[in-house]
Amino acid sequence: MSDTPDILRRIVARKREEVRERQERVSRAALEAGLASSDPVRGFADRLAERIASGQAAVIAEIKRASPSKGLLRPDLQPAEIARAYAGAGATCLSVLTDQDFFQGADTDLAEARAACPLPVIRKDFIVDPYQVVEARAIGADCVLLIAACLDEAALAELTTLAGTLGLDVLTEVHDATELDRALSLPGKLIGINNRDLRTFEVDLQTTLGLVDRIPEDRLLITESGIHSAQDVALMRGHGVHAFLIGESLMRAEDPGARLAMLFSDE
Ligand SMILES: O=P(O)(O)OC[C@@H](O)[C@@H](O)c1c[nH]c2ccccc12
Repeated sequence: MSDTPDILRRIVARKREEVRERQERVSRAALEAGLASSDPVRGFADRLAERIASGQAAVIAEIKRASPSKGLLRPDLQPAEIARAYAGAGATCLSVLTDQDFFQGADTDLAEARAACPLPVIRKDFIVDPYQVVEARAIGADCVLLIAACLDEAALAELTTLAGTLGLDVLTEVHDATELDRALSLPGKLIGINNRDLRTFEVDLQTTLGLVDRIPEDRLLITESGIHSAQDVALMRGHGVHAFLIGESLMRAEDPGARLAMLFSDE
């Protein structure tokens, strides 16, 4: 898109190439044919909503080896081991980065993490093509991330509908009021406000606090990125934000499960 500069634009351009390469290896029809035998989806949005209804904070704990902004976070990452640690520490859902070129993730990371625990899993990637939504279901995802900054209105609507047809939940990620309005015109229940600007990688928790009042009652808001302390959690909870997507501060910790428990020890 014309107003998508810098890093996000590079990632999306590469992603379109990657999708072409993947489609040459495995067609969409072949992926679809395999779906009949896949594991039933785990209700990603439902689990978050249940957790919050019980008065507790809900955490989507992220598995990522590296990021373009922070470099290597955890080069020797074992997805199954981390998934078990997160589940044991009370995470409600998992997020697994599957992008290879910028985050050193893999589809197998998602499959291994999901097989190791009972938690629902979101495929964290840059989805720009319907092929990737079908592929998400094929590798075992329960939810997909759709980033408003890299999708126009028609594409966002098309991918949301396709995900629904496949039984997948959608987390629509926004960073400003314009993107939020676009997200709210679609039926997806989960709205993520990314505190990180994907164009510059700057992080500011005020991004969530500035938009929280615009979220209708029937949507579930998730604050994403830059949550590093129990104070950050308390700040969000104080403003009525009860769901958190957390990656870096867990991935950098020697014991990610213990770190997760510590962030929410005031609960
Ligand atoms: O590592 P952090 O700052 O806790 O952030 C996690 C998550 O929000 C971040 O990884 C993320 C949010 N949206 C994305 C889109 C693509 C890649 C990564 C992301």
